[in-house]
Amino acid sequence: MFQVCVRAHFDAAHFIRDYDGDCAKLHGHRWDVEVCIEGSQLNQLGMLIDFKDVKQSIRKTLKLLDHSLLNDLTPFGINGVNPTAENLARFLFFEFKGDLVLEDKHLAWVKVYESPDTWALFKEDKSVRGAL
Ligand SMILES: Nc1nc2c(c(=O)[nH]1)N=C([C@H](O)[C@H](O)COP(=O)(O)OP(=O)(O)OP(=O)(O)O)CN2
Ligand SMILES: [Zn+2]
Repeated sequence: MFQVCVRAHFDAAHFIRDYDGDCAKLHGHRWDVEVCIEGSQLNQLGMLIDFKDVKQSIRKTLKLLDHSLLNDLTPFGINGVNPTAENLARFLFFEFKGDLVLEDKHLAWVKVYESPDTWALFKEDKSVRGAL
């Protein structure tokens, strides 16, 4: 089994609603995002998937978030979920999943770093993925 991963980033502001502390105040991060595709079949070039194709696909989505206030965007709006690293990782996972044509491989996980030392990872429950 291979995993092919790409890292990209965007800059955006956020605040955590109802948080007891400074994170409830408006502040910004450089959000690093890692995306991993998993599969076992390499193509004739010896690639699971071209890094270029993954980069192209994820940059499109990250561009929409770049220099935004995440709290203004769906699904992080006033009645939505808080823009935490966890919720961003889940949101990006399903955005990328809808955009990447993967055939005999699948999106394994998405990791979102709020800082070099703090990150959250989202991956789909295997039993759910198998049922789709
Ligand atoms: N599980 C999570 N915990 C926290 C999140 C999150 O998304 N998921 N987010 C925050 C805040 O956004 C905050 O910006 C980060 O907090 P913190 O790591 O405390 O940032 P500091 O730069 O202040 O870190 P120090 O090491 O204390 O300087 C909080 N928690
Ligand atoms: Zn923050």
